[in-house]
This record gives sequence, structure tokens and C-alpha cells, in this order.
Amino acid sequence: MNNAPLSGLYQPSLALLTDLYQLTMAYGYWKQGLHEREAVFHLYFRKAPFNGGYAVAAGLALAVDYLETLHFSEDDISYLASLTGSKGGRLFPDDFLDYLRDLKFTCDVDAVAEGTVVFGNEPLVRVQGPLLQAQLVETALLTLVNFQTLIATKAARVRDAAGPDDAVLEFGLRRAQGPDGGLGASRAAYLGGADATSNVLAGQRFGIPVRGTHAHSWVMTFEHELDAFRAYADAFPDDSVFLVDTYDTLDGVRHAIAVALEMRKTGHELGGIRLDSGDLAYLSKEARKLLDAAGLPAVRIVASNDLEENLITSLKQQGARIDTWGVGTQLVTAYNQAALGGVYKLAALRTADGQGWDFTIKLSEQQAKTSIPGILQVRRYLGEASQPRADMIYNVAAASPLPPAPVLIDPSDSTRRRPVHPGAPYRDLLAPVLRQGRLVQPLPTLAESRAFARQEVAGLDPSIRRYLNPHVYPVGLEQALYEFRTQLMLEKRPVRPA
Ligand SMILES: Nc1ncnc2c1ncn2[C@@H]1O[C@H](COP(=O)(O)OP(=O)(O)OP(=O)(O)O)[C@@H](O)[C@H]1O
Ligand SMILES: O=P(O)(O)OC[C@H]1O[C@H](OP(=O)(O)OP(=O)(O)O)[C@H](O)[C@@H]1O
Ligand SMILES: O=C(O)c1cccnc1
Repeated sequence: MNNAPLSGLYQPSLALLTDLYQLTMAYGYWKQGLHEREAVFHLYFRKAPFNGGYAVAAGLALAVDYLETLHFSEDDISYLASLTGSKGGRLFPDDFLDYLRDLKFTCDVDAVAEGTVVFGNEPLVRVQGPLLQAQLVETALLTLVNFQTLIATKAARVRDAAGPDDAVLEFGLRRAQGPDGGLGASRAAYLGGADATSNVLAGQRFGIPVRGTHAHSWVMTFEHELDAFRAYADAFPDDSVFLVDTYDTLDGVRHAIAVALEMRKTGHELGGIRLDSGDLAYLSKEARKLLDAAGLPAVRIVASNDLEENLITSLKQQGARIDTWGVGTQLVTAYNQAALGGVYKLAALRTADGQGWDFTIKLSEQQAKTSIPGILQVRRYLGEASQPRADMIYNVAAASPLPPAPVLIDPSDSTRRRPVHPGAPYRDLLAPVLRQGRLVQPLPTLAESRAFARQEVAGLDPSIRRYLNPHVYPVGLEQALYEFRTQLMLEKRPVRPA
């Protein structure tokens, strides 16, 4: 259940969740007899989101679900048969549609585990297999991994601001980018560090704990605030959190205290109060004093109102006595970065004789945007207490093996080089996920990935985790790969006389 698909939200088949050009290229490859040619693609982003120093990889389980179930239904085939070109003729002929009808995903997929801390240029997913299939899945993989990684990263930042002991509740569904944006965001927010969601469908689909308080309308429905709190306590004697700011916040706290003391007489305890407006630092401190003075030190103080990581940090610095953070809009809409710019690039094609590889490159005006050729792996070198020190991208299909003490070269500034100590401990981040389209072993549950994400972020140096001008974590190309890429760039770039 935990990794259940997003796919059921609208329809059972997601084969058409793609850009048209994936299908026109698929037809073209098939027509040219290139469709079975073995290809390798990598999915990666270039820059961590939110001007931050890291990202939390997410979306793999959804991607795997999509790949494992990928098929064209009869409805999909009929729709494709109905598409016409500019002269009115069919876009896709029947013999190609017959091919699609029988298509199954048979590629190998290697990927970084969900929850892993990742950096720019590092492949998160590697797809190796028949060119037509590996190309076809580009758009769906990107839409799944980009959004999940973006929101998981935002959640990790919010969690980091809240600290290890406070609770973080995701309240975003009403402001999310539509229903599946909200559903996907709840999943990713939990993976990245939220403790629970108010989104009940996400609870059902993904096994995320669901939590909540009540709205202002509940208080407004009753003649007096006290009656509203009493009525809520009557319905949920052991699960009540009262929203206290409908009229006057500190009066609301006093009313909550009065009802909490009545509840205590019948053997029940008030869970908490929620502040949703005003100066949250001042009001939480005053509320804490009133609650403590009334003998209610265990009543929690929940805050909400356009919260995000910087505001939470500021409130903590102001000494706010908030212990539960309800975070909605800014988390699920990834404020202030609309999208993660992940890309999916072809990096290798089997040679015509089927024996070796042609490594491929996409040039760009900006060297940093030029793709990396090869069949890539990421090696993370570890320092004391297994703290990540530097990452090296290397080609597992290179002509010569890795040297015992590799040198990492910054892809955007080749004068920045970093030798690795021989024998330095490391782990390789990409692990086999699918072989011939089949899962090699069960994926971690969502809760396991969430625990892993928290461990990963906590293991990063604070200088990389900070929000303002974070330290740049070193990611380099292994020297031979760097040199090979430079040579390919020189070969492919046209020489124009000055
Ligand atoms: N002590 C504080 N320091 C910094 N920002 C705060 C503090 N207290 C609250 N905020 C934030 O300031 C913003 C404005 O809150 P405020 O309650 O003044 O206006 P509001 O949202 O319009 O209130 P209302 O919901 O009553 O209309 C919110 O994002 C809130 O979280
Ligand atoms: O602010 P967010 O981080 O999105 O958190 C969720 C918000 O949703 C609710 O407000 P509601 O929809 O009632 O409107 P409001 O903003 O006027 O309180 C709740 O009271 C929070 O304020
Ligand atoms: O349960 C809550 O308090 C809640 C849920 C959604 C949005 N705002 C608040």
C-alpha cells in the first residue's frame, strides 16, 4: 500500500502520460529499424532547488510503478489511431499501433534510493535498453521525479528548520496545484520529513498518518467559543486540538484552558491549541505561560499561517513556544521555485556491431549545460562518521578501469581539482532497480525512505544545509571522464573561422 500508484487518480493506463514527440520518435525509430538499438539515458538536474545546497531524491517508487505497468490499452490505441497530421492523414499506421499494443517495458533501470541526498549533475535514474522504450518513458519519469524531488527537498528544509523534536504537519491540499499535485505533494512532503498530512486520500493511498484540528467555521457555528470547544471535546475527548484565534487569541486560549480542565475531570486531556494569525512568537509564549500556569504543560501549541523554513527559523530565534508546525501552501507549491529542472539525456548507444558503445553528448552554449557521455555512476566518498565529503561521477563502461586514487574535476571549472585519498571509504549511489523491466528486489516502504531521508539530511554538514548562500558540495567528474567529455565537445563543436 505504501508505494501505491498515483496512476489510479484519473485512469488505469498511463501510457499516454507523455509528450506527443515521444510517440512520433517511437514511430520513427520503429520505421527505421532503430527501435531495438540499445541506449542509455540519465535523469538528472543541474542545480539544487530553492538556491539550496542539496536535494532529496524522490519519486522512484512512483516511477517504478509506472514502468512496471506500462502498456497501451485498447482505448489508448484507438485514440492514437484517431490522430491525424496536417494533411489529414493518420499520424500512426496500424502496423505500428499493433507493435505498441504488445509493448512491455523491458529496460534495466538503476537509480538512487528515495531519500538520498543528491546534487547537481548526478544521475538519479539510469535507463538502459531498447532505444524506443528508453526514450518513450522520458516525460513520465521527469514529471514524477522532478515534482517529488522538489517537494521532498522543500519538506526536508522545513523539517530542518523545525528541528528533530517538533512535529511538522502538511496542510497543503486546498492550495496545491490541483488534485494530483496535492496527492503527490503529500507523499513527497512525508518522504522529505513531514510527520503527517491532513490529506485523507494520501493517507489511504500511501499509508501516511493523517492528522488535523478544526476550522474557524466550527467556532463560528456556535453562539460562544466555549460551547464550540466543549462540543468538539464531546466528539473527540482524546483527540482535540482547539483553534483559538477566531475572535481574540488569548481569550481563546483561556477558553481552551477552561474546557481542558473540564475534560480532565472526566479523565481526558486536551491535545493542543492552534494559532493561525497574529504574532506567532508573542502569542505562543503567552499561550504557553497561561497553559503552564493552569497545570497544562503537555498541551501542545500548533501554529499555521503561511509558514515556511525561513519563517520557522525566525520564530525559533524569537523564542516562540510552538511545538507543532502546520505547513500548507508554501510546502506543497514549492514556494519559491516553481519546478525542478530535471532533464533526461541520451548518453550512450550500442555500436552497430553490438560490441561496444558510442557515447553521445548534447552541446550547449554554457559548458555546465553540456551533457555527460557514458554509462554513469556516482561514487560518494565518506569522511568521519560516514559524512559525505565529495561525489565523483564516472563512466562504468570506460575503456580503462578507475585509478586507485582518482581525481575529481569540477565540470564547470576544470582548475578545481580534488584528489581522492587511496582507500577512502565510499558508496556508489545508483543501484539496480529493474532488470529487463522486472523489480530486482522490493523497494523500501515510504516510511523507510522517509527515515532514510532524515538520516541523509542530518548527515550533511550544516554549511550545506543552510538556506542563505549554502556551501557548494563538491561534485566532480572523474578525470578520464572529464577528458573524454572535453574531447567529444571538441569533436562535435563546429570550428568557425574568426
Ligand atoms: N513573530 C513573527 N515573526 C515573523 N513573522 C510572523 C510572526 N508571526 C506571524 N508571522 C507571519 O506573518 C505573516 C502575516 O501574519 P498576520 O497574522 O499578521 O497576517 P494575516 O495572515 O493576514 O492574518 P489573518 O489570518 O488574521 O488575516 C504570516 O505569514 C505569519 O506566519
Ligand atoms: O497557510 P498555509 O501554510 O497554507 O496552511 C494552511 C492554512 O489553511 C487554513 O486556512 P484557511 O484555508 O481557512 O484560510 P486562511 O489562510 O484565511 O486561514 C489554515 O488555517 C492555515 O492557515
Ligand atoms: O487540520 C487543520 O488544522 C488544517 C487542515 C488543512 C488546512 N489547514 C488546517
